[in-house]
Amino acid sequence: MAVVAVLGAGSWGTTFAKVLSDAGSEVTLWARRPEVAHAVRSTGRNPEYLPDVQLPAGLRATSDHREALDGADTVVLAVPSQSLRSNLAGWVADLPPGATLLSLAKGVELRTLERMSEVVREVAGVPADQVAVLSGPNLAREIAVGQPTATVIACTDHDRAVALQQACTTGYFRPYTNTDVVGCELGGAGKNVIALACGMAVGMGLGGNTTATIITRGLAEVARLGVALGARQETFAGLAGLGDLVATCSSPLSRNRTFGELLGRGSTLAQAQEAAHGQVAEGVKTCTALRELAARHRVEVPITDGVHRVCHEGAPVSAMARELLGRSTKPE
Ligand SMILES: NC(=O)C1=CN([C@@H]2O[C@H](COP(=O)(O)OP(=O)(O)OC[C@H]3O[C@@H](n4cnc5c(N)ncnc54)[C@H](O)[C@@H]3O)[C@@H](O)[C@H]2O)C=CC1
Ligand SMILES: O=C(CO)COP(=O)(O)O
Repeated sequence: MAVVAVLGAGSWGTTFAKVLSDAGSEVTLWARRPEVAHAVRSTGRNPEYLPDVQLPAGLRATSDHREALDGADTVVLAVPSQSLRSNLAGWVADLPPGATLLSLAKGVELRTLERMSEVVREVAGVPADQVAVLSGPNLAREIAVGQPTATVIACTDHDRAVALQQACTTGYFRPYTNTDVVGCELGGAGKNVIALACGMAVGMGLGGNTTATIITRGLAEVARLGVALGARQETFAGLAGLGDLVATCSSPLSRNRTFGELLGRGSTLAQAQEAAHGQVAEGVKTCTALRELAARHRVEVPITDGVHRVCHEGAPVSAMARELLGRSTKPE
């Protein structure tokens, strides 16, 4: 049986802790705020993120990261991308030696332009084969109520990926393994940016043809950048690429799509941020990191560029649409 510490009790950390527990793993969930850990312990619910979901009786919760990490063979990192480095730096002295470090975050770090597995390797000082990532069409709320989905666990060490797969397979959650860590991470980070663009289109009142175009051309640009960074093209046709892109761009549950929709209806960035109630829309920062990464590798990412300009340069959404449609025509 896997002994797992899940560090981060937001929507996804709490839901994934439930999945692991339902799969028979021994799980301790760490929450930053003591009152959240206390509520999970005393009521079996996370009032902040999933108030109506009953968590498994065996799931433990604490606000002391040492208690969560004690004896763990697997450490799940479930905090937002831009805070992963600082959070992990606070935990690193207490990480059990040899434990697999699994990142759930979907983003690229600003300034360093590092993927999450790179941040984890650097901060924890562990080899690449000790670090895994999980990415796929995984809207937390649907999984929390037991709706079926699949995902990808990517690790350069296939045996570690298989151990993780066994630790979280349930009747409603089906993980596949993959060794293409770069592709899975780029798929997860990139789809949040494309979901912002889809949301903007929906907010402007545009229909299915437009969103299908954004999804398809969005996939093309994310895959183009991923391949330039060493990813395999096929990964982008899988769950961590197309799968997650379709789920996120189509679902009103997506925070990124919802954020984009507010911008498309004319809200300012600050208004959209306020409406998100502190929940993270990763694409807002990742668009800038991906755009810089693309420039460094001389890869064209026009949708990502447009999202960055709307979010951070004050460009109106209508100007972004005009610019994308005004680009020179070309073969597909
Ligand atoms: N919610 C979802 O459906 C899914 C989310 N993800 C990814 O998982 C990661 C975590 O997402 P969620 O759990 O949904 O986020 P969330 O916004 O619901 O929760 C974030 C958690 O991190 C904690 N945290 C620790 N340090 C923080 C800091 N400095 N700033 C902000 N929060 C901090 C918060 O207290 C909270 O427990 C993100 O990268 C997201 O893209 C991936 C798949 C599904
Ligand atoms: O990653 C997700 C689904 O796979 C969740 O997307 P949002 O962060 O946009 O809610």
